[in-house]
Amino acid sequence: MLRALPRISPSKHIQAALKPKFIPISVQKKLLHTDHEENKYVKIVEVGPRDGLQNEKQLIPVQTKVKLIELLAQAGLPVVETTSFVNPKWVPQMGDNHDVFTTIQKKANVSYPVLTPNLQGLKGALKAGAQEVAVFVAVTESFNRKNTNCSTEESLQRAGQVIKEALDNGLQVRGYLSCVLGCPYEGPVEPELVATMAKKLYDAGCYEISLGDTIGTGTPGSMNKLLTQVLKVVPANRVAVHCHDTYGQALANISKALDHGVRVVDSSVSGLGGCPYAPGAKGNVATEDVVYMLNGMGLETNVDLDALIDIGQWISNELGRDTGSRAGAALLAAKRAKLLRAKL
Ligand SMILES: CC(C)(COP(=O)([O-])OP(=O)([O-])OC[C@H]1O[C@@H](n2cnc3c(N)ncnc32)[C@H](O)[C@@H]1OP(=O)([O-])[O-])[C@@H](O)C(=O)NCCC(=O)NCCSC(=O)C[C@@](C)(O)CC(=O)[O-]
Repeated sequence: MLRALPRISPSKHIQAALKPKFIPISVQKKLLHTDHEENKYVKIVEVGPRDGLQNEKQLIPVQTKVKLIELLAQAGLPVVETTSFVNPKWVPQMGDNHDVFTTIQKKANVSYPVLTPNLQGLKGALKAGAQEVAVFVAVTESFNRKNTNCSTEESLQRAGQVIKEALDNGLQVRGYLSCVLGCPYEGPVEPELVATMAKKLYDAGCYEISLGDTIGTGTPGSMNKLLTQVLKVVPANRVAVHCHDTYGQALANISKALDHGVRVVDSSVSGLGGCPYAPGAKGNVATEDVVYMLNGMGLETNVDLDALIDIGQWISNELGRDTGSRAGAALLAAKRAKLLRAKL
């Protein structure tokens, strides 16, 4: 069973650090895991190297993944989800988890969480030296069976074991809930059910609950209903949104979440990704598009958009595809046109 664990209350120093317009990089790490609802800072959790690449058919070399993670951290992303310690028979692309995690040159003020579905995964993560892990549970029975070969009850139990063991080892634990706005096998889900499960993960000791619109069927209307319920039981500054862009609703849904005070957004450079167990699901919302939108709203991310666009272009070339970022494509075209004009 999941059990309640003590929570760390934010210090005055951290709250004061939330006020200035520019947030020094040295306090960002603390901000990540404390309060940030009252300020203009939005934490972006870059999930491209894990969620983005896990669905790729062609095996991507370790060095390419390592370069991607390092470039993203250099561009100012405060959290780069690196890999997952899952069964490689289920997700072959993540079979190089240990090599990827141990090869990256880690920046001191960046978090590099990894996914751990069970104690075996946690053991692998600890061996590699991970300091933060993420557990993942779906709201529906069918998705849990497809994704992790167990019932919802068993999935929560496994998550509880991982959370306890990880916390005992001094790790931070993030909790994902999948299918919060719809399941590929069971259709619509009740916001009240999501809220109940979110609270269970939160009470068990996850410092942040990421609400996954796994198949991207959500709209600002359903996101509004969902957050109205979830935020009754989990504080807004402990909630993240994880929006896939299958129906083109991701930015609108994120904007709605911001209205509710949510200040953590998951995204994937170049819109990479999908879920192996959610047929037809598109990638996460592109990080470039999120940063472009947040900049326009006067919110801050400390992410270098120019650098991000170059990274998106580079990884898209590596994978032999066009970028999935609308802002990335437009800004790159504008940059090229400017260069051309300068040459004439
Ligand atoms: C959960 C399991 C492992 C259960 O898989 P299982 O087959 O039920 O596990 P088992 O305990 O019965 O063991 C069977 C075999 O798996 C091995 N095994 C067991 N555990 C591990 C492990 N951790 N790492 C490596 N190997 C493992 C174990 O050693 C054994 O090997 P064998 O003796 O047959 O050679 C499996 O179902 C699995 O790996 N699933 C992967 C699911 C996945 O990665 N899905 C994508 C990520 S979730 C997601 O994308 C959603 C999210 C987070 O992005 C948010 C959103 O968008 O909604």
